[in-house]
Amino acid sequence: MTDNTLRPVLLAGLQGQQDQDIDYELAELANLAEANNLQPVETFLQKLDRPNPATYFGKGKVEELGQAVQSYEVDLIVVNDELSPSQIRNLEKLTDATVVDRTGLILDIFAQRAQTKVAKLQVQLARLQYQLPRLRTSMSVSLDQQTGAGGAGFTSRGSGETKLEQSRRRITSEMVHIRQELAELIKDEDTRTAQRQASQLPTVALVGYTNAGKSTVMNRLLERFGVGAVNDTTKQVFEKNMLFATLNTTVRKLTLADKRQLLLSDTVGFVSKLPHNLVAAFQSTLEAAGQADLLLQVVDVSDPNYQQMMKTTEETLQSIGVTDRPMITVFNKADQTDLPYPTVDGENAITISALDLKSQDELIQLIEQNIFADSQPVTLKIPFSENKLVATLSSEHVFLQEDYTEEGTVIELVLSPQELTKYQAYQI
Ligand SMILES: Nc1nc2c(ncn2[C@@H]2O[C@H](COP(=O)(O)OP(=O)(O)OP(=O)(O)O)[C@@H](O)[C@H]2O)c(=O)[nH]1
Ligand SMILES: [Mg+2]
Repeated sequence: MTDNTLRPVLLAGLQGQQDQDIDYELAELANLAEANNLQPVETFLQKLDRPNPATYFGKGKVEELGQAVQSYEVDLIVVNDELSPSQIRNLEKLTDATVVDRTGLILDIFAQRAQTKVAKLQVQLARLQYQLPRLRTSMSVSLDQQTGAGGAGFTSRGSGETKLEQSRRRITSEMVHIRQELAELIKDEDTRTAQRQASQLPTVALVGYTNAGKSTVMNRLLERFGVGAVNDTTKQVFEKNMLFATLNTTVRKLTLADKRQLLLSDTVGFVSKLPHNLVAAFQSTLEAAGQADLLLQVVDVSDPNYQQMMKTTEETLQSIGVTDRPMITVFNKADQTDLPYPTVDGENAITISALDLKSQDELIQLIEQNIFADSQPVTLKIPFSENKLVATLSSEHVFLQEDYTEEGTVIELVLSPQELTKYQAYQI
């Protein structure tokens, strides 16, 4: 690529543990860099069992990086790991370039993408948490600049530490404020979740690696089945060919051909080694998946690394405590491969192109089969005095039979176990 709006960078990483898939990690890192308008010009790898505590890389590799900074005329090195504050500081000194670690890179992308108030606050919280232990780094750099390297006497170090304390206090109190604000905003969301639960509709959550096509699946299903859902719930979500296009959770109602309804939620995508701070800050956003009756794991099957991406998704779900949800794997973007589609592979997997109508039909059928698997036909007798209930039921269900007797209306319809508990009193 010759786009000169992109800033050239070096990528660097360690090849350590045996089970590490370094090609996948580096492909990911390059994508993360590009999402930050950076253009990797060269990649440096070092085989090392354990990172050097002071400089992360070994001495020889650090020198090589320093030379590459000169010869490629770059001023930025991106490292494929989360580094300690002192490792960053030392590497910067020795290579004469700015060093950004993987976590910093991901945080920057999230910061660029955040649109909603909640997302902005969550990202800011994660960034402050990341900055807090790193304050000393920037502080000591500026101290060195003020006083000359190594020349910091007791007095100036003292005043520096006071400033450091001030910065710490400022950041800590900002974090407290953000947490409070988030708690308020999320309380509102919880109320809405509670309302949804009260409506007892089954919920399906889209999860998966970033850019797999989750939002596209959501939008295409909304176009077909969102009609008839309550007014503004038909609004589409943001889909785009970029990493982390979606940072918030959106829930929409779908109405199927037989009037049955379900809630579909779209949420933030995953990447490997998603920073802990970010996961913690986005916990409430990610919880949508934990509460769902069914997960749809969307996979970009046209990506050569799709299997690693599935592993990443499963690990991320585990790290947020989502382990026991029923899941359908949706192999998406089959139109970019030689795979036939749509093809249903048993109860729990389907190969589709989100852009293809037939795929959408097969997918929704598979969802229905899963989510309404426990539903069964029941017969209810509703007294005439409660005729309103008949109207309500008829707006949400197709009646298999409908009869008027002296004691009331007798209807046969398909109910889920939850619905059945609600209407048990009328069952005959
Ligand atoms: N060819 C093809 N492109 C697709 C398909 N599904 C999605 N895309 C494209 O893939 C890109 C990413 O789609 P999104 O729906 O935004 O992906 P996402 O999983 O929501 O991504 P994040 O929100 O970043 O996690 C977009 O450019 C889509 O148009 C598909 O089935 N075939
Ligand atoms: Mg999305």
